[in-house]
Amino acid sequence: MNEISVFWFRRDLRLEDNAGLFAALSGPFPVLPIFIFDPLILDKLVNKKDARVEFIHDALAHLKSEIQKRGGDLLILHANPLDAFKSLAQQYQIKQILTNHDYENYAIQRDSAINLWAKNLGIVFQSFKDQVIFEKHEVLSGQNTPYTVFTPYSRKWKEKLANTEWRQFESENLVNYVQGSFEMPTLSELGFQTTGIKFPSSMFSDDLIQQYSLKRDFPGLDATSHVSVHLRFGTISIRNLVKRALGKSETWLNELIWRDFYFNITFHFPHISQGIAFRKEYDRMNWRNHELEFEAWKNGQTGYPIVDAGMRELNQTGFMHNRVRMIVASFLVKHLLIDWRWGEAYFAEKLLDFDFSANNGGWQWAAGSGCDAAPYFRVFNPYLQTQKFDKDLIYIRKWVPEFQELHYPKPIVDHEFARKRVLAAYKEALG
Ligand SMILES: Cc1cc2nc3c(=O)[nH]c(=O)nc-3n(C[C@H](O)[C@H](O)[C@H](O)COP(=O)(O)OP(=O)(O)OC[C@H]3O[C@@H](n4cnc5c(N)ncnc54)[C@H](O)[C@@H]3O)c2cc1C
Repeated sequence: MNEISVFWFRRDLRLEDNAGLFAALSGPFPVLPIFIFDPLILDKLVNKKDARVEFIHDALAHLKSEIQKRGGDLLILHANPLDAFKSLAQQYQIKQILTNHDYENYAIQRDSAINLWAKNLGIVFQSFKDQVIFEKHEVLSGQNTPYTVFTPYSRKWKEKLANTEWRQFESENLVNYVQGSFEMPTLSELGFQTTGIKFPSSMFSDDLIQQYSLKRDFPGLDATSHVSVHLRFGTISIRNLVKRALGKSETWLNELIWRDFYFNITFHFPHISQGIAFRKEYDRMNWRNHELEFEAWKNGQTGYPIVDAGMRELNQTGFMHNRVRMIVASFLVKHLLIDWRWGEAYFAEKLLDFDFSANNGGWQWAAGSGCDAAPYFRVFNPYLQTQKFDKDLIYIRKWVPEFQELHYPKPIVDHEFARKRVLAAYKEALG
């Protein structure tokens, strides 16, 4: 049996500027690139028309053809990852398994089980930083503790960046692949169907970055990058995006830093991955959790046009503008007094760019229970938000064309009544 390295693709589905792939292809052994569809993750997806699975499938088809052009092939498996490695070890003499870091709870446990199995067989298991600019212990406070507030974190992040030498990983130019030819499972063999959702392109102009701070809050303008799904699955490199941001837009750079910040919070505060609020005292809240009102919110039928527009955009495209994400999240938690975890779970089911860290961060920001959150007493007024950010009703008209007609629902709750009710509930919970 020939000695090989395995490179395991996960949230980094690209050949360009891929840290772990570069290390694998620069090593002494030919590289077998693999991707594993994990039934533990896929089986949890109740709706078999899931755009994320389709996006991954498309990205893998592209990756496969790029690797074929370089003399190798991508092996795509559908199995429990540890079992997949056990079976590969019977076909190849694996010397190394290389991959990029994944910071989520399940991934950390999965990787440590594979690492242990590999160690027992004398196989090196090594993983690399690729998904973020700075990770784990790289940006810490003066007391060596993780930051829990964004502004000082971002200041330190920028200082560190200024003192860091950029590394470009030219992984796309290396061709040290194992020769082979593998069948690719179809979407239906994986148990899924196409959705018809159109995926956003990863291309956007420098002009958009330059105009970002002026236009980003207006959902009626197409003025944000829509790059989130590509960052989620690594079809674009975060290092290349940060390079593009530098000198063009401090505001857009900050958004990319928020992403690193939330990854760090997930890593350092594992209780948030167990459904516990970052600030645990907020778990004393007495939520109303009214099922029918939750249904109305999900379906974009609350009678608040800006909220309904956001939910309909989400349901139809898998995307929602950031300003509107903040409005609908605040509305669910504060106007309807529904547990933020219900909203978090619904977003997790629907968002094309769903990412545990950013999603949990966004929901806890809205609920006031997060690390650097909106104060609990700040209750967005959906009408004022509309006046400020969709004054000409471009966004609302697009998603809720019937909003001025008689059959459009009356507001599910009165704004002023809801505001007083939620303030009283927070006061009671927080003492
Ligand atoms: C309740 C709520 C839930 C959210 N859930 C997610 C999620 O599951 N996945 C996700 O990627 N983002 C999430 N966000 C953050 C943000 O809304 C999206 O990243 C953004 O709307 C994606 O659009 P864009 O690519 O055009 O972003 P742009 O505005 O062009 O920003 C560029 C990139 O910066 C990052 N970014 C921007 N804002 C944030 C933020 N607040 N937190 C972390 N990263 C950010 C994203 O990777 C984004 O693609 C959530 C926000 C809220 C309020």
